[in-house]
Amino acid sequence: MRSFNDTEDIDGRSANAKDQSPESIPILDLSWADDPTKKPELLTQLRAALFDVGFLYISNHGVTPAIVSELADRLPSLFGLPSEEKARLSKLNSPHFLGYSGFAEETTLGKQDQREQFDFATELPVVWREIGDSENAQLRNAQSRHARSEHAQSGNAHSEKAQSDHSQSGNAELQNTQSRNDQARDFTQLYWRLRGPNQWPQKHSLRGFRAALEDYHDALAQLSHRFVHLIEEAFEIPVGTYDHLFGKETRHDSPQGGRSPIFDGDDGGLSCLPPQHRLKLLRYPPSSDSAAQGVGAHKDSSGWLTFLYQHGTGPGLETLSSTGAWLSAPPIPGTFVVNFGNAFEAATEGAVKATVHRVVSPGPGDDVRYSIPFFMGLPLDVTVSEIRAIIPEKVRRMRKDADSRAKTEISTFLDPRWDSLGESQLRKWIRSHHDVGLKWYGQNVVDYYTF
Ligand SMILES: O=C(O)CCC(=O)C(=O)O
Ligand SMILES: [Fe+2]
Repeated sequence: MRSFNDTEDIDGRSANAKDQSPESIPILDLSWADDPTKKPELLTQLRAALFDVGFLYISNHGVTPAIVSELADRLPSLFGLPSEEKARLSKLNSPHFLGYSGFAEETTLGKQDQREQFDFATELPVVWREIGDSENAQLRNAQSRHARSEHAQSGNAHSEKAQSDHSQSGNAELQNTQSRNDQARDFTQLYWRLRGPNQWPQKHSLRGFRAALEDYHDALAQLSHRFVHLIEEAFEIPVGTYDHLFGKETRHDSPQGGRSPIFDGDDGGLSCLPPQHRLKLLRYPPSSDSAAQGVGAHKDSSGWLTFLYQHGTGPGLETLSSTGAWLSAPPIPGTFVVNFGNAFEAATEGAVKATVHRVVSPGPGDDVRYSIPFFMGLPLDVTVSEIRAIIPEKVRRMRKDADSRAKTEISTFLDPRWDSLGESQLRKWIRSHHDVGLKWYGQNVVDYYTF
């Protein structure tokens, strides 16, 4: 199975200098949030991390070392599964793009990424409702016609125009979001098919894996909600402003032995179905080429925020500074790296950067690198414009065009065709994994999203 990296490639950039920038990646101590004498300083540091660097570490984040090690210590056994078991777990089996992708099956910037991976997500039941082949065909054709005509009309000037329109219509959009709850949800949109259950390894050697992954998922979901509250404080808006985007999850024991979130119907007046968070479990083997591409330069396009756990001690992760130099972001025990996704950048009109990053493979004789990015999900039936409407204007005005990163990075999220988060996510997954797209969504849909 060959596919493209499911992140957005950045081209035209050849900064090879390392650590030449005076910028460094800050480490924020989240325990300061609970100390009234230190909290103002924490929020100052967070604002600098958000608006100047776009990349940070967090320590004392409340996720216990046991939760992390229960999952991380199982990674060698997971990747050591026999090839028949990996094939059984292949993403090709999943219309939700969940499961295993083999070594070097993704490419970024036209080059193969030297890594293999498992994708997992919040365990969710299928909600997509098939409306019959002919109806689906009509729906897809209609979507396709709509997007193509919008594209033709908008031309190259789309971003500026769309952004100013979105800002003006903010209040109306917010009201739309809030009244969404009153309407019956239409689950016939194809992007709803992204929600669905994981493929779980069955081997005896991985006993306890599912519980470890679900505990890790739940702890990171909780951390991400807490972190969004800090961002709200840094933005000087009421804590809880974005809660309706993240819903309320209640986990119940399921007869299969796992747990699944049940949305209990009473979502407390919140307007969005709780989103699906995604996790990747990644393995980068040592390469004989000391500068091999573990994963090429990209911005994250899954979700709102990324929380990355780096296992072991070897360096490899690098982030692009505002001066165009690559800064090393090595593992620091007890921390997560936090960065911001494309949707966050688009919603803040570039004030908060979806900072470009990459991984250089371990060199000869180095240890295997394992890492676990957690991508905090967003509701599929929300638009970037709706989120932009609840980002304060003073934040959006902080965009720094002098930042050398501002010029080169064209985010698909600034393209009004992909304003719908569901559509932009489906597009991303289909472009990353053509074969999965073809198998489950058909040629028309693949053509539509890859033109
Ligand atoms: O493995 C890492 O350290 C980073 C991975 C990453 O950036 C990604 O998968 O989006
Ligand atoms: Fe990434």
